[in-house]
Amino acid sequence: MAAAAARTVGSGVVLPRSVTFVTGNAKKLEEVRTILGQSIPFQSLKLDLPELQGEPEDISKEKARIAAKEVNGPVLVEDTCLCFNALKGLPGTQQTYVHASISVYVLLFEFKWFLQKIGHEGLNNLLMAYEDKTAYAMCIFSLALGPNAEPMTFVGKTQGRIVPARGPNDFGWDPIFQPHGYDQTYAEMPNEEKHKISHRGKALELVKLHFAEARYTFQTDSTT
Ligand SMILES: O=P(O)(O)OP(=O)(O)OP(=O)(O)OC[C@H]1O[C@@H](n2cnc3c(O)ncnc32)[C@H](O)[C@@H]1O
Ligand SMILES: [Mg+2]
Repeated sequence: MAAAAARTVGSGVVLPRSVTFVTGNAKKLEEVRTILGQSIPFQSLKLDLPELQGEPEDISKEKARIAAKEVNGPVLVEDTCLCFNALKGLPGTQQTYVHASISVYVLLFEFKWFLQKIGHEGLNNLLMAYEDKTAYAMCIFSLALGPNAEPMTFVGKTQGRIVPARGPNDFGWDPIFQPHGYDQTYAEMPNEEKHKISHRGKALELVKLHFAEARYTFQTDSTT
């Protein structure tokens, strides 16, 4: 396979081909397609990348490095987590917060299996002993321009709370997450409404901004 490094020509960066969005999750892909529209040329690849553990941004960057090597070209990857504030412990130092968050990420990076096992009701029950039902949804995109490039990250967060499930059950924890300021859960909202305020919508706004500023051009443009 040809070398797939980004190079600079004049004031712009030329990428060997359009960006590949790597995910094993069809619903994520659907949302990313809708939100990005025609703004960024990309193709998708279904690849089950390892579920890594550690600090969220590091996990995401490592995932991008692995994907860029697999694809041998520019890639975009995404990780999402739902974080329960009550599980961070009582008000404490930043350090307590960070440590507690990590344990929540560990829990939620196993989320696919966790959700399957205990379901929405189980997730609600986890918070039964706590008065604080608040949570935030966080999405981190990492963009690696090639196999040897340092990935860049783009983070979107939406604050809300965990509620008994309401609405269609077709995407993860959408039925139990109710964003602050809304009467509806993510699942009950029309898609456009969710995208306007969602963790993914916010993170993708930053990705779009980056692409608009960087003005990448593509050697071959095989958008699907
Ligand atoms: O291949 P990747 O992109 O990693 O896809 P994944 O399904 O492994 O996705 P994550 O690890 O990022 O997500 C953890 C879980 O959260 C769920 N999830 C992700 N985004 C969501 C959203 O916007 N609303 C509801 N659930 C979501 C998703 O279905 C998983 O069960
Ligand atoms: Mg995953």
